[in-house]
Amino acid sequence: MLNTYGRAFATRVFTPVARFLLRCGVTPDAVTIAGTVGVVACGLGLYTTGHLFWGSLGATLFVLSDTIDGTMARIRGSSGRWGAYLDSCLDRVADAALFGGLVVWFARQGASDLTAGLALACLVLGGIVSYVKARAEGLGYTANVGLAERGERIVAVLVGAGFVGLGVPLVFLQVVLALLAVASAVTVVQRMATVRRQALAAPPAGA
Ligand SMILES: CCCCCCCC/C=C\CCCCCCCC(=O)OC[C@H](COP(=O)(O)O[C@@H]1[C@H](O)[C@H](OP(=O)(O)O)[C@@H](O)[C@H](O)[C@H]1O)OC(=O)CCCCCCC/C=C\CCCCCCCC
Ligand SMILES: Nc1ccn([C@@H]2O[C@H](COP(=O)(O)O)[C@@H](O)[C@H]2O)c(=O)n1
Ligand SMILES: [Mg+2]
Ligand SMILES: [Mg+2]
Repeated sequence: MLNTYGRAFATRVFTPVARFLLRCGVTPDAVTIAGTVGVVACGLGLYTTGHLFWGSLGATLFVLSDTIDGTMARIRGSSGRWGAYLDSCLDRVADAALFGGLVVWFARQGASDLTAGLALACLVLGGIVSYVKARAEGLGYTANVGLAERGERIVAVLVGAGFVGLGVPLVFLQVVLALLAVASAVTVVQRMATVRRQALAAPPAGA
């Protein structure tokens, strides 16, 4: 849903920023890499030490760069397979740092095995959500569907952790993570069902 509606909005909002960065000589790849480094620093530096509000705030700013790099590439006409590959691979690194950061914090000083377990479930299921799409695309199918695509997963973890960092009871984050884990599992099934329909209708030549 965010991928459909949020992306158009984000493109409108961030096009001036993208144009400015291009005028300064910054490349889309540099933005992709810098954004990922920023998100990883927030996940591994702030979430793991229990600074959930600042981690969410910082990661929000850096994760938005993920909509800027593609906009920059499209403006300068350099969108390509390398950029798509770099963007998708580094998305997985950023996702792992955010959910992994929560796992580490709650398994240790945050002292909540339930929250750590839920964050771990979201980490693992989110990875499977991405894999089932990547594998489908590798076989020539599409799987751009699902309740919990990346945008939804990122907003859920940033809002859930951010509000708990502000003093909202921990149960809020637990409910958010539990719902996200279920939505991620549903997304895996939705994507696999989509691919199955395509495979049965028209198997790619040579498959
Ligand atoms: C303190 C609060 C500050 C809040 C500031 C908010 C400012 C908001 C301004 C604008 C809003 C912009 C909305 C952004 C909408 C995002 C659009 C979107 O979903 O884009 C999709 C994009 C993923 O696309 P990619 O093509 O780059 O990547 C693909 C993806 O990796 C696929 O993954 P899969 O689904 O399979 O798992 C891969 O399969 C595919 O290969 C790959 O190409 O997602 C993003 O770019 C992520 C951006 C997330 C946007 C976060 C917006 C944050 C807004 C609010 C958060 C509020 C946090 C509050 C914290 C503090 C609370 C006290
Ligand atoms: N360094 C980059 C990053 C992205 N791209 C292109 O943008 C597409 C992704 O768009 P987003 O709005 O989701 O960032 C990606 O598929 C590439 O075509 C790029 O060229 N270089
Ligand atoms: Mg991007
Ligand atoms: Mg991305």
